[in-house]
Amino acid sequence: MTTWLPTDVFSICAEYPAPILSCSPAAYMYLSLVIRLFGGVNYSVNYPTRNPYSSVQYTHSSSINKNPLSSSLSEYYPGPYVNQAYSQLNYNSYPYDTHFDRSFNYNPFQTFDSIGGESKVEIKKEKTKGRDGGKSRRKRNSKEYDFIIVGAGSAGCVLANRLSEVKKWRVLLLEAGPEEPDVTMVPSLATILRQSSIDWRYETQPEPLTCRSYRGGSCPWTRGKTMGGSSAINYLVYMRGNKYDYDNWANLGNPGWSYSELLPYFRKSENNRDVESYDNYLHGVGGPITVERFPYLDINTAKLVAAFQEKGLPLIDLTSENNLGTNIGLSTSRDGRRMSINVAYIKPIRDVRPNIDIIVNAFATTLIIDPQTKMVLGVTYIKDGVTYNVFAKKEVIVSAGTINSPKLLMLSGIGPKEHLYSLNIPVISDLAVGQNLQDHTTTDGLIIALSNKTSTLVSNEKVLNELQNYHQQQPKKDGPLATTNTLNAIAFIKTKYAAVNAPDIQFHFDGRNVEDFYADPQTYLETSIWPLAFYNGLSARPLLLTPKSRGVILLNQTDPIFGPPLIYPRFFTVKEDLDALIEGLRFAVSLEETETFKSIGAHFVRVPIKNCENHIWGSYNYFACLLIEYTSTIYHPVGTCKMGPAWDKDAVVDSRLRVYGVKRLRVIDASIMPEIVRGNTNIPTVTIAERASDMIKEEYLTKQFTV
Ligand SMILES: Cc1cc2nc3c(=O)[nH]c(=O)nc-3n(C[C@H](O)[C@H](O)[C@H](O)COP(=O)(O)OP(=O)(O)OC[C@H]3O[C@@H](n4cnc5c(N)ncnc54)[C@H](O)[C@@H]3O)c2cc1C
Repeated sequence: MTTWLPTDVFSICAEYPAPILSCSPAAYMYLSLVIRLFGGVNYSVNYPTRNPYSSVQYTHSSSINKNPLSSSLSEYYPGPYVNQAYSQLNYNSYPYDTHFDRSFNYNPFQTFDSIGGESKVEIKKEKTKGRDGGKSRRKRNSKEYDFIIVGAGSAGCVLANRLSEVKKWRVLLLEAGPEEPDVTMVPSLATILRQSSIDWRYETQPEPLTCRSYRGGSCPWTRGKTMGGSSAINYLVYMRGNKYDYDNWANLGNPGWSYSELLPYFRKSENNRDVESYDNYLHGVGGPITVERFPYLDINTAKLVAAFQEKGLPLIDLTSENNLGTNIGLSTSRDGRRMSINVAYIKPIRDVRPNIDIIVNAFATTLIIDPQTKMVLGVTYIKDGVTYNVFAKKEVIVSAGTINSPKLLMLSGIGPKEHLYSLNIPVISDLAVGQNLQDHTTTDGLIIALSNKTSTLVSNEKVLNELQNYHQQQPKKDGPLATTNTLNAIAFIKTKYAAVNAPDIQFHFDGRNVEDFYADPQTYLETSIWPLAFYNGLSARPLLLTPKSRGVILLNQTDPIFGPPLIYPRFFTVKEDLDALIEGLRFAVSLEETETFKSIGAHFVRVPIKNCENHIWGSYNYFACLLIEYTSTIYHPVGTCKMGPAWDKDAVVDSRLRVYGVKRLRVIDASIMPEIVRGNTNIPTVTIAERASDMIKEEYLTKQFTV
């Protein structure tokens, strides 16, 4: 049975016709096959232990091989473009009291008042229509749980497993999305999961300094909506961050979160099957998450790492304490199949432990809080159009991720009071919920073209054959679809902007079809559905690891419950972020000087991209333009329910992840990070949940459980 559907590329192509492969009949055949082979839910973990449609050619502009110093110097320093963009920035442009439609009359306490009785909450009918044809019904779930966890993502899956280890505890895991479909299993198909039926499909709000060349000035903000959450749709990179990150968390006033205190938890979750497994100080063997190097390595992945080595970067274990260097990354996969946190932590215990219930397609709308005692009693959720209240004897744990955790808290009266007043939500606890948003920013606009020597582009027929091959291989998968390819050629460098002896830039490279990209960058990026395996170019993506800019999440003013929250990333509002990333872009371009790049004929496409044509390719202003016009992230948002001591006015949770000002409520997920880590965020989130599970056990079981 098909449960999963990709993004509707045909509507996009109908509206914005483009001479690219995604808008061709071949795309229809490809999508049909992916749905037929991988659209169901069958994946089990029980092992025995040249585009004909493109007419656009890219050419080298006259600026090729231009010595930067010989061109107009002003092009290499902030000029009119940057100044003009910054002049549009109004630092007061997100005022709570002017931004919202005060006429909306939602009161979450009606939920509390109406427990067991008739609902007074008017829920948007069109969104709650279920098998009952839209009649909203309310039920009190007879079961009472010790712990209710909202969200089965990276953190929620770990918590559900670890807490249900205690046989006497009854645990409920609520997940808004469906079961994890088979398509998530195929590493090379990570591209096709974005904007699909298991993505929340959020978008950023238009801003002066971000995403200006995307339609509507909005960037997609991908978040997983399925068992496994974002770990089911991510790019499988296994990374931990730098020792400094965690020592910094502890120094900010969060006892228990230093690197040495977290290292046992990094080891605990890991089942390392690669050479790193010999290092039993850093790595673990026998944990739930299988970690390996993909069984297939393509030539460009190896060449990229070689080029970084030529630039002087040491070959290192990228998960080591000080991660300055390069290597082919480790991945959260097993035998060429994705190991989401659902696969790692939930599938093995599902239907085995009697004390855990898992409800999918269950959308939590509010926390049930006694306004007098400020005690959290349970959760209200909607499934198939029916509203349920469930109750927790010990705690409710919100693990809905960096966007939806603050949303649920704010809907429940926990958040900045001005914002809540503006929506007529009574305030339970006035906290900086939704603030402190951080992410690893980059651009989609810097393109490397590969020569025929290493291009991996194949015919459409071959792509379909590879899908069939992968599907048939049992149980081990091999071949180009069993890897994310060049995404695993990873490097960490330190620019002059790095404040400490740790990296501030990380590199990733995504496969691209160069002609299609240049034919219509917007439509190409919106319809990115092809396997990562087949490409004739690369997008070179330096990521800013230490952003100073901070964004904010607000509730949707017209439909706070079902409407998407308002995401203001506010990237580059601190200009040093732009400058550090430009250093990263310059470093990327310098790879072209290496013998490795020369030997394979790889070179940067020095054609100014649409909307940046007025700048000299490679100049400061050109790079600034790329970052501001073609902003992108690799979807690592954190920080919106910040962990911090009581004196920190921005803190939402304390160092045991308990929400300030309310009882029996924790937030445990990526949103609690006070500052983003220097690396991909999945494993840090797992580690937060592992650590927090033990804290909870310590509190209720008097230190009976330790690692
Ligand atoms: C496209 C993409 C690529 C990425 N690549 C990598 C990578 O290669 N390596 C890496 O380390 N990190 C990567 N990340 C980031 C990493 O996956 C996340 O940081 C991590 O999964 C966050 O975990 P979380 O538990 O905080 O949230 P999530 O995993 O997002 O989980 C939140 C869960 O809560 C559910 N939920 C939300 N609201 C409700 C509600 N109201 N009721 C019920 N359920 C709800 C959601 O459906 C979801 O399942 C990537 C992320 C994305 C999106």
